[in-house]
Amino acid sequence: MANEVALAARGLTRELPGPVPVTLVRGVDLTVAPGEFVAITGPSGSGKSSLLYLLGLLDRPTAGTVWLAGEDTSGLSSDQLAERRLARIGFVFQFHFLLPEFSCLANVEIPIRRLGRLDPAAARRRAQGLLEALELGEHARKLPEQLSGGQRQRVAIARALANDPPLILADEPTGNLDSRTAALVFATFRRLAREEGRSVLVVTHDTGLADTADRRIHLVDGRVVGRE
Ligand SMILES: Nc1ncnc2c1ncn2[C@@H]1O[C@H](COP(=O)(O)OP(=O)(O)OP(=O)(O)O)[C@@H](O)[C@H]1O
Repeated sequence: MANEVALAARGLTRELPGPVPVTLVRGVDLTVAPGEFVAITGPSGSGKSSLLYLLGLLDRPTAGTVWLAGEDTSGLSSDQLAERRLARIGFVFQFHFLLPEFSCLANVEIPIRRLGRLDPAAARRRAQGLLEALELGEHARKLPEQLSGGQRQRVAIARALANDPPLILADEPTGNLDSRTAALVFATFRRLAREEGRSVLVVTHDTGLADTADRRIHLVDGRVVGRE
């Protein structure tokens, strides 16, 4: 698969075994180019989060394949998947999952240090620069609890960008935010796609926000039933 495809899935399926097997995701085909901003919509329980977890290599499909930057991920070990996630994918969740006892700066710096490509001083400079780009420079030394919900979510976005990932996956990132702040967070994602060429996939219930994406994928019962 060519490298200009950032992310692709074919026949992606996730079944949960058990006395009554449950199919979370059914035969999803998907191709996302660099710089594309895609919204994933669908009713509650339609499999949006499950699909995002498969695409983010946080869960393995029971059938089908995910290619990340042209690489078939099906044969990778758990350690290899973890390495791909750390280096190539930025995650943003509804709850920010910032480490409460660390400053915002440290929260962004930690994944940079984990990847180990930059020395400590350069890692700190990069973390500070990411916070400044999201207009959070003056809050770098604060604890997450000292920030508003929208600011915390922007710190989480800065953290997702720590290792300069070509792919950003966000699961209901605006679920806890008021509509104005939610629109700002979506504007940030749009900028990351348009200006920085990253591929951004965002799960959202908010159809108004979803309409601001380049494309929309609609799921019902784990299947793609609509694309725009
Ligand atoms: N580990 C699990 N065991 C049993 N059922 C599960 C499990 N994980 C998810 N499900 C069920 O699978 C379906 C899909 O869940 P998923 O969270 O992917 O949907 P969603 O579209 O993201 O929902 P929401 O919008 O409410 O977050 C739901 O019916 C959910 O209850």
